[in-house]
Amino acid sequence: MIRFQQVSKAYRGGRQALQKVDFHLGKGEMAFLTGHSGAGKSTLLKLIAAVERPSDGRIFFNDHDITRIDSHQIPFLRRHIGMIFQDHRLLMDRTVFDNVALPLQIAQSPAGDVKRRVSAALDKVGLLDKAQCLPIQLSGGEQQRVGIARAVVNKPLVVLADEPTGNLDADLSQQMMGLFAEFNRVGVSVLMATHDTSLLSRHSYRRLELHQGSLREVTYGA
Ligand SMILES: Nc1ncnc2c1ncn2[C@@H]1O[C@H](COP(=O)(O)OP(=O)(O)OP(=O)(O)O)[C@@H](O)[C@H]1O
Repeated sequence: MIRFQQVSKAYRGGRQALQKVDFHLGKGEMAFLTGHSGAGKSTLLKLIAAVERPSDGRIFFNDHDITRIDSHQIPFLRRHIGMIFQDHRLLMDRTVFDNVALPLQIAQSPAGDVKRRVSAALDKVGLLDKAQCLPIQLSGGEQQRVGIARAVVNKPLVVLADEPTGNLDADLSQQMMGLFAEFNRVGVSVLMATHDTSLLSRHSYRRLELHQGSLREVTYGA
């Protein structure tokens, strides 16, 4: 589903964020992406969604080479990706409902479908009663859950999550992990960047670890 071949990324004027990264995440596979602050986790996720471009190497998504994807093709790529950002990226002047509906509206889904799917996604993250609130009226953890609902509302092939449990307490983190596991059970690939050691110790998913831009696979029990 996602394949990196010798992928490097250097930001303009910045230091090397990723160095010769190789990995393959199969269809329906779930993995944690770990590493110290600044190790390159967000950069790796952004390269998959074509938010950033690699400096070197090749990236494949669903067998398509997206290394130098044309900008007009990016919306088609993103239709298959649910991205959960560290900073939520919600539209603060739109209701929770409208924020979650956004990917469906971009895909021009019929209004009846939008209502049904947004309600189902909000129900899953426990926020159905906040549908008409503005994000500012929600806590940080609730905003994060709106971001999760928005990422999964149009049934993507892949969920890319950047610290999705960062603002959640232990119980809610477990609940959200249960939700990701549920998506994964129905065939969605999930790649989740996290620092949350309690999640890592409780769940034995594959673990990819970045250290100063280089990737290694951590074997269970290591
Ligand atoms: N837009 C940018 N311009 C220049 N340098 C950047 C940019 N984004 C990230 N970097 C640099 O690239 C490196 C990797 O950053 P990245 O955000 O991918 O790390 P991270 O592992 O996600 O960190 P954190 O856990 O703190 O979010 C860092 O040295 C960072 O300063």
